Amino acid sequence: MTGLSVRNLSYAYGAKPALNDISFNVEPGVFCALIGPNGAGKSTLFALLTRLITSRTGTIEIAGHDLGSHPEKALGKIGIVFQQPSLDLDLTVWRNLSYFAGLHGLSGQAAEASIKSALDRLDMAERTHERVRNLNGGHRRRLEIARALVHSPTVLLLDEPSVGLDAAARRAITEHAHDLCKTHGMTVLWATHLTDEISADDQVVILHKGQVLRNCPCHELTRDKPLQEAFLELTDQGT
Ligand SMILES: Nc1ncnc2c1ncn2[C@@H]1O[C@H](COP(=O)(O)OP(=O)(O)OP(=O)(O)O)[C@@H](O)[C@H]1O
Repeated sequence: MTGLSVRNLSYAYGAKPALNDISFNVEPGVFCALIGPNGAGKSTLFALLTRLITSRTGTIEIAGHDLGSHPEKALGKIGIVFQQPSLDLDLTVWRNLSYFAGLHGLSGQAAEASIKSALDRLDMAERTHERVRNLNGGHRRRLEIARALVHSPTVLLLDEPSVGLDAAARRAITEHAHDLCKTHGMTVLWATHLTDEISADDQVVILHKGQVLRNCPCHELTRDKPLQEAFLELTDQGT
């Protein structure tokens, strides 16, 4: 499969289980929201997907490459936006991106074309020569998404990318991420606590106590109630 595939994945911190035999796929062109209460295992899953930690149990395939046996190929197909901002505030937008392009072995015209395309996709071309310190929070986040696209990945992982943003900025980055799926066939895994970022046609994976409770299109969860309500009920957090 060319998107993202997780099969029978488990992980424990010593004796403490964090993920227990989870499986799900995300197809190309699909926006998949990963939601779960605190401690559900989202960060552990992201750490496994980016190989910050490894597990002997289960498999992860990224764009058809097995992460365990072909980590370089698999990781080369991933773009990631971490929860913690990691831009160099004293450099311009362009310099932040060209530095990152260099880390991926891109230089000269190839790097230039790739950076321009990434900035265009996020509507950031006008900011190219601004110092990052002068950008607002929403634009900084958009720049981080653009940076994650510079090496032309096919799978984009975002760990609560909207934390700390105001409503307008949240909406902008959510729309951009959906657009990357629709227009560019990107596979997106978007971890969030905020159910209003999820559209009716999006795939939703609900993680709870290290297990996948639901994996279905959002509209199947929201037939008779808002997603937030369905989520709280499923995870025993409803009143
Ligand atoms: N370094 C660690 N050592 C021991 N236990 C850990 C460690 N990191 C996470 N855990 C435990 O593993 C489980 C899953 O945690 P994880 O951080 O992956 O959940 P999460 O869904 O990301 O939560 P949050 O939304 O609060 O970030 C929790 O029970 C947590 O206490």
